[in-house]
Amino acid sequence: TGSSRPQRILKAVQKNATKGDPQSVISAIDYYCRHKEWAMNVGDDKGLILDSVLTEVNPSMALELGTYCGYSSVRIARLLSPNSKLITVEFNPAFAAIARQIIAYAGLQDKVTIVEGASGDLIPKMKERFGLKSFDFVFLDHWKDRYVPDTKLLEDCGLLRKGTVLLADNVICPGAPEYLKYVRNNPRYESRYYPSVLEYTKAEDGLEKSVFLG
Ligand SMILES: Cc1cc(-c2n[nH]c(CCNC(=O)c3cc(-c4ccc(F)cc4)cc(O)c3O)n2)ccn1
Ligand SMILES: [Mg+2]
Repeated sequence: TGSSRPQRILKAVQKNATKGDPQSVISAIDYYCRHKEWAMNVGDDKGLILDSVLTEVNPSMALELGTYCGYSSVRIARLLSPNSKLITVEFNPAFAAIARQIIAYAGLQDKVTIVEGASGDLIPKMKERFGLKSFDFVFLDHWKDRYVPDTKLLEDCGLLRKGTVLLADNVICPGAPEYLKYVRNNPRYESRYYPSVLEYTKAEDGLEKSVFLG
Protein backbone atom coordinates (compact mmCIF):
# COMPACT_ATOMS: atom_id res chain seq x y z
CA THR A 1 0.00 0.00 0.00
CA GLY A 2 1.10 3.59 -0.59
CA SER A 3 2.46 6.12 1.89
CA SER A 4 0.24 8.25 4.13
CA ARG A 5 0.05 12.04 4.03
CA PRO A 6 2.01 12.32 7.29
CA GLN A 7 4.69 10.01 5.86
CA ARG A 8 4.95 12.24 2.77
CA ILE A 9 5.27 15.29 5.02
CA LEU A 10 8.12 13.58 6.92
CA LYS A 11 9.84 12.80 3.59
CA ALA A 12 9.54 16.46 2.56
CA VAL A 13 11.16 17.51 5.86
CA GLN A 14 14.01 15.00 5.45
CA LYS A 15 14.55 16.18 1.86
CA ASN A 16 14.24 19.97 2.28
CA ALA A 17 15.01 20.87 5.91
CA THR A 18 18.28 21.02 7.82
CA LYS A 19 18.65 18.65 10.78
CA GLY A 20 18.55 20.59 14.07
CA ASP A 21 17.09 23.71 12.43
CA PRO A 22 13.44 24.12 13.58
CA GLN A 23 12.70 27.06 11.26
CA SER A 24 13.76 25.03 8.21
CA VAL A 25 11.45 22.20 9.34
CA ILE A 26 8.53 24.66 9.67
CA SER A 27 9.28 26.18 6.24
CA ALA A 28 9.59 22.75 4.59
CA ILE A 29 6.19 21.64 5.94
CA ASP A 30 4.53 24.94 5.00
CA TYR A 31 5.96 24.79 1.46
CA TYR A 32 4.85 21.15 0.99
CA CYS A 33 1.35 21.72 2.39
CA ARG A 34 0.78 24.94 0.46
CA HIS A 35 2.12 23.75 -2.93
CA LYS A 36 1.86 19.95 -2.93
CA GLU A 37 -0.90 18.71 -0.61
CA TRP A 38 -2.98 20.37 2.07
CA ALA A 39 -2.67 19.12 5.66
CA MET A 40 -4.21 20.21 8.96
CA ASN A 41 -1.17 21.97 10.47
CA VAL A 42 -1.89 25.30 12.16
CA GLY A 43 0.14 26.74 9.27
CA ASP A 44 2.16 29.90 8.68
CA ASP A 45 -0.56 32.56 8.98
CA LYS A 46 -2.05 31.34 12.29
CA GLY A 47 1.46 30.17 13.25
CA LEU A 48 2.63 33.79 13.50
CA ILE A 49 -0.20 34.48 15.99
CA LEU A 50 0.74 31.33 17.94
CA ASP A 51 4.36 32.53 18.01
CA SER A 52 3.43 35.97 19.34
CA VAL A 53 1.06 34.68 22.05
CA LEU A 54 3.65 32.08 23.09
CA THR A 55 6.46 34.65 23.28
CA GLU A 56 4.21 36.86 25.43
CA VAL A 57 3.34 33.98 27.82
CA ASN A 58 6.83 32.37 27.86
CA PRO A 59 5.44 29.21 29.54
CA SER A 60 7.52 26.82 31.69
CA MET A 61 4.92 24.06 31.21
CA ALA A 62 2.90 23.95 27.98
CA LEU A 63 0.24 21.47 26.86
CA GLU A 64 -0.84 20.82 23.26
CA LEU A 65 -3.95 18.78 22.49
CA GLY A 66 -3.69 17.42 18.94
CA THR A 67 -0.13 16.82 17.73
CA TYR A 68 -0.82 15.54 14.18
CA CYS A 69 2.62 15.71 12.46
CA GLY A 70 4.25 17.86 15.14
CA TYR A 71 4.27 21.12 13.15
CA SER A 72 2.88 23.22 16.01
CA SER A 73 4.92 21.21 18.54
CA VAL A 74 8.04 22.44 16.67
CA ARG A 75 6.64 26.00 16.50
CA ILE A 76 6.01 25.97 20.26
CA ALA A 77 9.13 24.11 21.43
CA ARG A 78 11.53 26.27 19.38
CA LEU A 79 10.36 29.33 21.38
CA LEU A 80 10.46 27.75 24.87
CA SER A 81 13.08 28.91 27.38
CA PRO A 82 15.70 26.37 28.55
CA ASN A 83 14.20 23.81 31.01
CA SER A 84 10.66 24.62 29.79
CA LYS A 85 8.63 21.67 28.49
CA LEU A 86 5.84 20.86 26.09
CA ILE A 87 3.53 17.88 26.56
CA THR A 88 1.59 17.08 23.38
CA VAL A 89 -1.30 14.59 23.11
CA GLU A 90 -2.04 12.67 19.92
CA PHE A 91 -4.91 10.18 19.49
CA ASN A 92 -3.61 8.43 16.36
CA PRO A 93 -0.48 6.30 16.93
CA ALA A 94 0.56 6.59 13.27
CA PHE A 95 0.45 10.39 13.50
CA ALA A 96 2.38 10.28 16.80
CA ALA A 97 5.12 8.13 15.23
CA ILE A 98 5.62 10.66 12.41
CA ALA A 99 5.47 13.62 14.83
CA ARG A 100 8.18 12.02 17.00
CA GLN A 101 10.49 11.84 13.96
CA ILE A 102 9.75 15.41 12.83
CA ILE A 103 10.29 16.82 16.34
CA ALA A 104 13.57 14.85 16.59
CA TYR A 105 14.65 16.09 13.13
CA ALA A 106 14.20 19.65 14.43
CA GLY A 107 16.39 18.74 17.42
CA LEU A 108 13.63 19.48 19.94
CA GLN A 109 13.09 15.97 21.36
CA ASP A 110 14.44 16.98 24.81
CA LYS A 111 11.75 19.68 25.19
CA VAL A 112 8.75 17.72 23.90
CA THR A 113 6.95 14.71 25.35
CA ILE A 114 4.42 13.07 23.02
CA VAL A 115 1.65 11.14 24.78
CA GLU A 116 -0.63 8.83 22.79
CA GLY A 117 -4.29 8.49 23.65
CA ALA A 118 -7.56 10.36 24.04
CA SER A 119 -7.41 13.73 25.78
CA GLY A 120 -10.32 12.83 28.06
CA ASP A 121 -8.47 9.76 29.35
CA LEU A 122 -5.03 11.37 29.66
CA ILE A 123 -5.79 14.76 31.24
CA PRO A 124 -6.84 13.27 34.61
CA LYS A 125 -3.53 11.34 34.77
CA MET A 126 -1.20 14.26 33.96
CA LYS A 127 -0.48 15.51 37.48
CA GLU A 128 0.67 12.12 38.74
CA ARG A 129 2.40 11.10 35.49
CA PHE A 130 4.43 14.26 35.01
CA GLY A 131 4.61 15.54 38.58
CA LEU A 132 3.37 18.94 37.46
CA LYS A 133 1.29 21.49 39.36
CA SER A 134 -0.40 23.31 36.48
CA PHE A 135 0.05 24.43 32.87
CA ASP A 136 1.02 27.99 31.94
CA PHE A 137 -0.17 27.58 28.35
CA VAL A 138 -2.58 25.20 26.55
CA PHE A 139 -2.92 24.96 22.75
CA LEU A 140 -6.26 23.33 21.84
CA ASP A 141 -5.98 21.82 18.37
CA HIS A 142 -7.66 18.44 18.70
CA TRP A 143 -11.22 17.23 18.03
CA LYS A 144 -13.30 20.37 18.01
CA ASP A 145 -16.15 18.81 20.04
CA ARG A 146 -13.65 18.06 22.81
CA TYR A 147 -12.62 21.70 23.39
CA VAL A 148 -15.38 22.34 25.99
CA PRO A 149 -15.31 19.03 27.89
CA ASP A 150 -11.51 19.07 28.03
CA THR A 151 -11.37 22.70 29.20
CA LYS A 152 -13.78 21.76 32.02
CA LEU A 153 -11.63 18.69 32.75
CA LEU A 154 -8.46 20.83 32.94
CA GLU A 155 -10.29 23.13 35.42
CA ASP A 156 -11.59 20.23 37.52
CA CYS A 157 -8.19 18.50 37.62
CA GLY A 158 -6.58 21.71 38.92
CA LEU A 159 -4.33 21.93 35.86
CA LEU A 160 -5.11 25.62 35.23
CA ARG A 161 -3.86 28.44 37.43
CA LYS A 162 -4.70 32.15 37.66
CA GLY A 163 -3.27 33.51 34.38
CA THR A 164 -3.04 30.26 32.39
CA VAL A 165 -3.51 31.10 28.70
CA LEU A 166 -5.65 28.84 26.51
CA LEU A 167 -5.21 29.29 22.74
CA ALA A 168 -7.73 27.45 20.55
CA ASP A 169 -7.25 26.75 16.84
CA ASN A 170 -10.10 26.39 14.30
CA VAL A 171 -12.77 28.24 16.22
CA ILE A 172 -14.34 29.23 12.85
CA CYS A 173 -13.28 26.37 10.54
CA PRO A 174 -14.10 23.54 11.18
CA GLY A 175 -15.52 25.56 14.07
CA ALA A 176 -15.96 25.25 17.82
CA PRO A 177 -19.13 27.29 18.45
CA GLU A 178 -19.89 25.76 21.87
CA TYR A 179 -16.31 26.54 22.96
CA LEU A 180 -16.64 30.20 21.90
CA LYS A 181 -19.90 30.43 23.87
CA TYR A 182 -18.29 28.73 26.87
CA VAL A 183 -15.21 30.94 27.21
CA ARG A 184 -16.85 34.20 26.08
CA ASN A 185 -19.79 33.97 28.52
CA ASN A 186 -17.76 32.67 31.44
CA PRO A 187 -16.62 35.20 34.10
CA ARG A 188 -13.63 32.96 34.83
CA TYR A 189 -12.14 33.69 31.39
CA GLU A 190 -10.99 36.84 29.59
CA SER A 191 -11.17 36.06 25.85
CA ARG A 192 -9.96 37.68 22.64
CA TYR A 193 -10.41 36.57 19.04
CA TYR A 194 -7.51 36.70 16.52
CA PRO A 195 -8.92 36.60 12.96
CA SER A 196 -6.88 34.70 10.37
CA VAL A 197 -7.36 32.06 7.66
CA LEU A 198 -7.59 28.28 7.56
CA GLU A 199 -4.08 26.92 6.99
CA TYR A 200 -2.87 27.23 3.36
CA THR A 201 -6.28 28.55 2.17
CA LYS A 202 -8.25 31.81 1.94
CA ALA A 203 -11.10 30.44 4.07
CA GLU A 204 -11.93 32.34 7.25
CA ASP A 205 -10.59 30.90 10.50
CA GLY A 206 -9.04 32.26 13.69
CA LEU A 207 -7.62 31.63 17.13
CA GLU A 208 -9.35 32.37 20.43
CA LYS A 209 -7.09 33.34 23.32
CA SER A 210 -8.64 32.92 26.78
CA VAL A 211 -6.93 33.77 30.06
CA PHE A 212 -8.14 31.72 33.05
CA LEU A 213 -8.83 34.12 35.92
CA GLY A 214 -8.85 31.45 38.66
C1 LIG B 1 -9.87 13.16 21.39
C2 LIG B 1 -8.46 13.49 21.04
C3 LIG B 1 -8.10 13.93 19.77
C4 LIG B 1 -6.78 14.22 19.51
C5 LIG B 1 -6.31 14.65 18.20
N1 LIG B 1 -5.12 14.32 17.73
N2 LIG B 1 -5.00 14.90 16.53
C6 LIG B 1 -6.13 15.60 16.28
C7 LIG B 1 -6.36 16.41 15.06
C8 LIG B 1 -7.54 17.35 15.22
N3 LIG B 1 -7.49 18.48 14.27
C9 LIG B 1 -8.41 18.61 13.31
O1 LIG B 1 -9.30 17.76 13.17
C10 LIG B 1 -8.31 19.74 12.34
C11 LIG B 1 -9.09 19.70 11.17
C12 LIG B 1 -9.01 20.74 10.23
C13 LIG B 1 -9.83 20.70 8.99
C14 LIG B 1 -10.15 19.49 8.40
C15 LIG B 1 -10.92 19.46 7.24
C16 LIG B 1 -11.35 20.67 6.66
F1 LIG B 1 -12.06 20.65 5.53
C17 LIG B 1 -11.03 21.87 7.25
C18 LIG B 1 -10.28 21.90 8.42
C19 LIG B 1 -8.14 21.82 10.44
C20 LIG B 1 -7.38 21.86 11.61
O2 LIG B 1 -6.53 22.92 11.84
C21 LIG B 1 -7.47 20.85 12.56
O3 LIG B 1 -6.72 20.97 13.70
N4 LIG B 1 -6.98 15.42 17.32
C22 LIG B 1 -5.85 14.06 20.52
C23 LIG B 1 -6.28 13.63 21.76
N5 LIG B 1 -7.55 13.34 22.01
MG1 LIG C 1 -5.99 22.98 13.86
